[in-house]
Amino acid sequence: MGNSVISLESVSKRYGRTQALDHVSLEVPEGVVFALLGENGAGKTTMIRILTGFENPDSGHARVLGHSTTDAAMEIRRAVGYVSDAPALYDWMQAEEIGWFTAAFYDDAFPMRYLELLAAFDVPAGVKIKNMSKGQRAKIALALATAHDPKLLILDEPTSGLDPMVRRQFLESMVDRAALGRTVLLSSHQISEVERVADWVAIVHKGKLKVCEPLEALRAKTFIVTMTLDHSDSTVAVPHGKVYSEVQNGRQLRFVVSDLPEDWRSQFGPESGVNDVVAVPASLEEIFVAVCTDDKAIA
Ligand SMILES: Nc1ncnc2c1ncn2[C@@H]1O[C@H](COP(=O)(O)OP(=O)(O)OP(=O)(O)O)[C@@H](O)[C@H]1O
Repeated sequence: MGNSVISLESVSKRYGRTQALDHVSLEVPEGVVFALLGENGAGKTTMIRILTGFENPDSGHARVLGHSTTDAAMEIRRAVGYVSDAPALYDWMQAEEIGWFTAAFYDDAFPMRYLELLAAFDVPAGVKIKNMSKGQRAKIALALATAHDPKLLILDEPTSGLDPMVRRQFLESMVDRAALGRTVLLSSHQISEVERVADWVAIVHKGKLKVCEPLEALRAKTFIVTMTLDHSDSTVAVPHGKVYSEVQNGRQLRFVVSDLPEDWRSQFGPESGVNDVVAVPASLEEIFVAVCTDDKAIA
């Protein structure tokens, strides 16, 4: 892809017996909110740690803003904004002081933009961080990560533990950044939230990249296909296309499937042992659950 902000080429990482990432290749285009979804332990944080140069891949190549993550970790960390899932802040400092402290690493405009962000987030500049709420601390971490106006902002679980108003503010600020041509990569379990703000969605499952698509395209081509068999022991062909999950409940069969060919219904004609074939669009949550279900299920 021409102007990818992030590019992973067959990246693998193993911790002991755990294959945290398994030959993951993906490209993140410029100016989008890109959501990385996966269950606990799927490999999201590992990917983010590789992107930010805190870990090296065992094999494969990762590039961020054109830099190799193994050769230019410092350049990358200076250029991107990053908020980890547990941001460490100097507790004894006031919000304003930590801004001055961090400003030393960035351009002259940093302190002013930082204070503007604190004001926009309604965080008091003169209160010690140890006396702040979890939401206020999260806002400080976000303000510190964005005051140098990075081309790429990386957020690991940015809204976990925050109340709905603060979550909304966070997500809106991400959409605003993308509208200005900046790129935001966020990892999350909050599917409904992601569905509201993401332009692109990647789903990792057990270290493997299962889905990586613009959200609209994914939604437009993924369906829940339900069919009733003439007899519960009838053998039925699985719909052509990419089948993410298949569940049988007596005579009822339910598939989550994408890339159905145009004439897919012809597969289930009068002689097929099937009647009542219904296809409805799948929500992102249904796609996520289907992708993360390993085996065919019988309910
Ligand atoms: N430093 C480490 N040492 C050993 N195992 C690790 C290490 N870091 C991650 N792992 C393992 O690698 C796998 C992927 O972990 P990772 O933290 O990337 O998942 P995640 O998708 O971010 O999960 P969560 O949503 O729970 O934060 C897990 O099985 C985890 O136990």
